Amino acid sequence: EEQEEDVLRELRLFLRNVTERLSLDRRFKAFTKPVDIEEVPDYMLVIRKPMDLSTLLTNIDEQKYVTVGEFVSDADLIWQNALEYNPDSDPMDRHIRHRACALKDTVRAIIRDELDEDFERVCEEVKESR
Ligand SMILES: O=C(C1CCC1)N1C[C@@H]2C[C@H]3C[C@@H](O)[C@@H](O)[C@]2(C1)O3
Repeated sequence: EEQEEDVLRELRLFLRNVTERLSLDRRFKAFTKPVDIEEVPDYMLVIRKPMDLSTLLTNIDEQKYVTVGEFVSDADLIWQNALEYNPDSDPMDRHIRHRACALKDTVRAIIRDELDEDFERVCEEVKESR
């Protein structure tokens, strides 16, 4: 339906705006591109579902997300993977985990402050109707 496509178009605009703002934040630079498998050969053995901000943007454009909830689930993989792969007490790991926690809190704060509950409910209705 045309109205459904209008809702999904507005969803993609919102999700692109959120993702681009995260990508511009200097704290989140390490999350902007996939972990380099040349640099980290065992990464795929440890992390089953890699995710990063550029891949989120590609997914949005490929119309993978019909609700904000689906987007947040993938966005959460970014910081969850970082906490899982970088658990040690050394300063590098602690620095990465601090940024991972900042990413988690920032995503939640943006959604809380900027997502209209009624809009997300309409997206859920579209999803159930498919
Ligand atoms: O988990 C990550 C990224 C940081 C957030 C996502 N990496 C795993 C490697 C361990 C650590 C140091 C470098 O070896 C660098 O390659 C990585 C990249 O950081």
